[in-house]
Amino acid sequence: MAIAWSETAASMEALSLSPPMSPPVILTQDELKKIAAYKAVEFVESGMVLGLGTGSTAKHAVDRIGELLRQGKLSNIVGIPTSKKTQEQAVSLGIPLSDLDNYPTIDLAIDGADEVDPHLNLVKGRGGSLLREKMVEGACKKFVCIVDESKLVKHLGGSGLALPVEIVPFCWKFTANKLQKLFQGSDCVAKLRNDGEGKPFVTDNGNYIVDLYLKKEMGDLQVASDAILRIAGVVEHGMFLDMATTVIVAGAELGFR
Ligand SMILES: O=C[C@H](O)[C@H](O)[C@H](O)COP(=O)(O)O
Repeated sequence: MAIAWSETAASMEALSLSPPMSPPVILTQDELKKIAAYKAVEFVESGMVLGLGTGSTAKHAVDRIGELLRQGKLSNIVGIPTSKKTQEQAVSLGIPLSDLDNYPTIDLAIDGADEVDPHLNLVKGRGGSLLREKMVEGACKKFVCIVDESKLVKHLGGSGLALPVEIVPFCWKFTANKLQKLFQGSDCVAKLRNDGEGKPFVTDNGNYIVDLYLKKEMGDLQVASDAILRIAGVVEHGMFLDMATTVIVAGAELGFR
């Protein structure tokens, strides 16, 4: 039983949790997320301005930063949250917060992802926070992405799950149809995300999310990104191309070497 993590797709390191002959330890997906998160927090130094990610993996990193602050092992940290939820979590942990207006350059951001391809391109936003995440992580000197191994895909969209696009609510069907048509070559189905109670899901920015389900590869990702952003009504999409500087992957096998 071992845990592996990678700093880049090309250079990967592994950490053995137990000697080869010891009995196997079964870790849950959440424990793997926590291991990746704690590893990422090792990059944090006192005095840093930190982008605080959103989601079940990033939550562990924010908890850990709060813990290290409480213990006096970190000091003089300023957090820039990527969602209202993370803002609430950070406030409850006593992490001092600010925003991009006051700190246009961020030292380090730590955040999860929904998909990671072999070139460290990401899909994010299945929790609905993609716009603020892209703004904050786009302003970072270093963006450490933390995932468990279930997030690794051969190509973006490869999980068969959603590629989220944040759109304005005005005439959302018009925008959703345009998005579906744009990717008709990938057999795309565009669905408005709902809140689980029959109403549209509303982002922290008051917008809607259209989830794109793609059956085939998108082709050139930068071309696809530009085409999405050219549709009037689109605010931002969940492809994070060339943004992660490090991806930490926690997995149950020593299969990365
Ligand atoms: O909008 C949500 C964010 O992009 C999350 O970072 C992403 O969905 C991964 O979340 P989780 O760590 O819960 O899988």
